[in-house]
Amino acid sequence: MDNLRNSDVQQRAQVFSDKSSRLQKYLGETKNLIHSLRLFSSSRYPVHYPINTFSPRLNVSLGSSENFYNLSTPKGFNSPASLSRANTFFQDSHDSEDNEDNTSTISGLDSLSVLKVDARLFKNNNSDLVSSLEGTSVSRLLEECLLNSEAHIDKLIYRVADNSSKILITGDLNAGKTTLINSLIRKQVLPVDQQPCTMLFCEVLESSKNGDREEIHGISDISKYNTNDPSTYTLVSHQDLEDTVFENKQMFQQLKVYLNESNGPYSSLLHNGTVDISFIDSPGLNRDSIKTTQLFARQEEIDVVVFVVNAENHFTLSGQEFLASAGKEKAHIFIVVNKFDAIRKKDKCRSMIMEQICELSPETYEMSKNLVHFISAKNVNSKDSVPQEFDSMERSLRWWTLEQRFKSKLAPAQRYILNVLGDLQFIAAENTAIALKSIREINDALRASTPRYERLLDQRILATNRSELIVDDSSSKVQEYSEEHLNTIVHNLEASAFNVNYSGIFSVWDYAEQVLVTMVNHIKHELYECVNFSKSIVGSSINELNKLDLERSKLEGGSMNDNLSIKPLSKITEEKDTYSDSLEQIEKIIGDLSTISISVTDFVDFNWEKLQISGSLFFSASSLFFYTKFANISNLIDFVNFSSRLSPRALGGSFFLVAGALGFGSVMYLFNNTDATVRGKLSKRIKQKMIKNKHISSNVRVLVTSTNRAIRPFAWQFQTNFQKMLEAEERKRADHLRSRQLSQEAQMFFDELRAKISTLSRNVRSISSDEYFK
Ligand SMILES: Nc1nc2c(ncn2[C@@H]2O[C@H](COP(=O)(O)OP(=O)(O)OP(=O)(O)O)[C@@H](O)[C@H]2O)c(=O)[nH]1
Repeated sequence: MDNLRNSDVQQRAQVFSDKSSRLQKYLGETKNLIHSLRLFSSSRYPVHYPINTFSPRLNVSLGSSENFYNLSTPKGFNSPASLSRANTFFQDSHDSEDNEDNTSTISGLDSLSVLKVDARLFKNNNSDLVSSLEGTSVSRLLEECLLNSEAHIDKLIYRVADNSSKILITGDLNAGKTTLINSLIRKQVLPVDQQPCTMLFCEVLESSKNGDREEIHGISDISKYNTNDPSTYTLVSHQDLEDTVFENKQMFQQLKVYLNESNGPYSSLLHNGTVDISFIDSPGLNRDSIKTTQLFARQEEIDVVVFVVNAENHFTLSGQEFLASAGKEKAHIFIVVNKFDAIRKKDKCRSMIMEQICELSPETYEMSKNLVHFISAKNVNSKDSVPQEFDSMERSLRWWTLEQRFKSKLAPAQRYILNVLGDLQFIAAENTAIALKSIREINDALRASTPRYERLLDQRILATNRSELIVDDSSSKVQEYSEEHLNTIVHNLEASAFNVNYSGIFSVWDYAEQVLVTMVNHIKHELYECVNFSKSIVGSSINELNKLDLERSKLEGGSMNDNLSIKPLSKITEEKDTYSDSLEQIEKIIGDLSTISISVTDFVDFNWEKLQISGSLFFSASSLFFYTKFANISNLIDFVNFSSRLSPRALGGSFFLVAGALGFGSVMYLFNNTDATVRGKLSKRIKQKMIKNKHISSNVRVLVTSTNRAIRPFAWQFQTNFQKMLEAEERKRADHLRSRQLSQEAQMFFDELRAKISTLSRNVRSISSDEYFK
């Protein structure tokens, strides 16, 4: 390393630049993976967070190509636990990839190194708090973790992409720190004095960081400093620089000196084409300044600490104290032993100082060839050839800065990615296992429920048919009964009035009225009888449906709950006005029959035979009377004489008598059986009206409709109950299918994620496998 040439340093700078670009790319890819997982968790599948409480079976056989979940593992995929050791990425990569025999037990949360949700929540896995957290709530915590990780990666990308490096120059009072910086930039920029003078931290940077303006900014609050906001700094002129540095009356926290050296003859470390370096001059160490300087050195931005020792004084107490504490932070310190020109016994001085370094910072001592330089910082400028010791120190410092940039910028980023990827791999494997378990369980549940579902389907058809049959049967029974019954009644209507008392021809009108009322009432009664029959049929049909529903309820099993609105048929109340149409219809029929009025013809039976007999009697009577009164009686007498010996007078009287008897007989014969005639006539007229106005058929129709209406709600409720039961089963199956699809989607997602993580992990790990960074 003694022979570090400029070309070596340039080559390494190039390697660094390549690695930096690759790392930025991998950081981006890691962020994308995290983002996709977060999105998947929030929108599709709440990602399971591996905590023992939620995952009691988290014992994974490591290293083998299959774990105990019997998952097929993508080639090159590291089992979760091997990845959980990703934070040891500085180990030989074989250690984590090829260790087939390694077996261990993972304890969820402990296996994660970066993506840890608030550990206090899970400290006691059996705590009420953990058990009260829903799986989704834990997923939300994880999503928050992932979001934080994405934000952190953004910062890392910014940091890796940041091409600047800060070198803090510190050391004892008057050791030559300022002189060293001036020599490194080959310009007398900062004031030098024989007396201890530097009162504040002065950073020397390229003017490109300040819009190419060569300015000096006095900064009172460094946390608010912004080169684009003049209110955050005070411009200090070059003339006032010395006073400001020596006295700092304005109590600045820091000075920033922007320098344009691109036009100069020499390209210093400030402007080296690869890394933008800035130097920070600090006040000499003493009791007052040591704490401030220690804090300053600890800052993330400080990549390299250069400790300047005065060769004439060796290490002071303050210097020793600083070196001891800085050594703990940075391990290696770049040490410049200055003013070596003033030393006569150089070897003795060198060995004494080396002894002190060995004691104060063993790591630095081990690399002393590159990290410890004995030089003279005075009188180095671009015009003269640079002394060999100074040149060697300068090249070492350039190399060391690059090394430290890797350690301070790339390595933490790389370590972070590997840790995150390890965690992601662990989470992905856990979730794959859970998804597969879920798929298996759902398949089992579906398989187990299929026969019952199919049976229910069949039974639903049978049961629906059965219930429809009950409704149809009831209607048919009511229809048949009513039709037959009413027709019989109408045809035998006459008999219904047999009991009406007939008091003779002179009260025949009253009789007819009685008969009419009796018959109409009889019909009314029988119509109501049909309604009652319908009601009895409805009752028995509902009983049958009830029985069917009871049988159905036995099939409910455990699948039912109150939300299904299954209603036992016993809870259905019959509608009160179910028969209102029928009753209305009856009243209508009775009303219509009541319009029948009695007429004379109702008392006479005008049948042909009767009319013939009555007519011949009447004709005989009339003829006899007519001949007796107006025709030639002698002829008649002659005729009668031929057969009788009666005197004409007596004969004439007899003829009158006979004619009268015949006439009376014919009338009597005509009005003979009037009660029967009335009954017959009226029953006939009622029957005719019933037929003409289709009272029987319309009444039957309305009654059947009423019957149907009375039973139908029960049949429907029964069918609905069955349907609901089936739907509950179908919903359960649909839920299963949905969950299975989601689990399958999750399995595919996590499989893919694991494969991507494996590839990315290999790529990220390969960055540190280059010889240069070993
Ligand atoms: N002989 C010799 N003198 C040097 C060398 N470097 C610096 N000096 C002198 O040492 C004195 C102090 O130098 P500075 O650079 O101001 O030292 P400093 O460490 O910055 O001082 P403070 O910031 O005040 O602690 C000056 O007079 C320098 O000329 C060197 O290599 N050889």
